[in-house]
Amino acid sequence: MTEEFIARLRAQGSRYHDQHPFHRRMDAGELTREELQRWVANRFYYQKCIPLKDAAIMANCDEVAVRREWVQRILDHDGTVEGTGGIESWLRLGEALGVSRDELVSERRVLPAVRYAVDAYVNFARSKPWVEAVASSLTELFGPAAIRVRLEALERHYPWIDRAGLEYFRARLVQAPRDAQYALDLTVARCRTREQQDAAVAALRFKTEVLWAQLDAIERGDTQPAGALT
Ligand SMILES: O=C(O)c1cc(C(=O)O)c2c(n1)C(=O)C(=O)c1cc(C(=O)O)[nH]c1-2
Repeated sequence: MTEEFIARLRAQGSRYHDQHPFHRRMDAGELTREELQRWVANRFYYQKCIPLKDAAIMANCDEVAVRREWVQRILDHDGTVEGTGGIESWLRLGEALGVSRDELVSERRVLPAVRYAVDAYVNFARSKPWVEAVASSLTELFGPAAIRVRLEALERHYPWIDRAGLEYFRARLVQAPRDAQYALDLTVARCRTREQQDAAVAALRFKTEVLWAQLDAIERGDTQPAGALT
């Protein structure tokens, strides 16, 4: 039963965003500078909302031992002092791609559908049982393989990118497997009934769609309401 449950969760990997046409083109070296800039500016909104999502999980979880582990995710993104953490690293990635940190922080380039998708993820964590929100983070099971391919592609096909700016992804290669393993063990331990397991699989499926919808919007391009960039 446990093996079958884990297999059902892992099967969601076929819906992961590395299969999206936009990421496929990124990995093949086919994106323009403008497309990469649009991606980095919009993904910033995802990055900045991840700690809100993790804080929502903690707010809903009354178990000390789980919170003690989960808080590490917030520290990884926010850092412990100015100039550290994943959000800061993403700002440096933006700079390496030619988008200033002011531009990222201003959210001026965040497309409506990207905001809508990311906010749906935060709201999911706020409103659902915390175990389901933990399960929804399990896209990170599929992350490291995708990031490894992406890192290599960014270095190989886009020589104009400053390599130092790619540090964010190198850090994720260490953090994501640790986070995913903890979340998987927790999900398996807490989802014993068929109903609970179905809810966990549905949560993970929902999350693959959050990521997919983000890329649909990014691929589509700058179709903001008139005046949004002013
Ligand atoms: O670049 C990516 O492909 C990718 C994917 C994901 C993911 O699978 O949700 C995350 C990240 N990056 C990431 O950097 C990150 O911090 C992160 C946190 C979470 C989460 O759901 O808690 N996913 C992801």
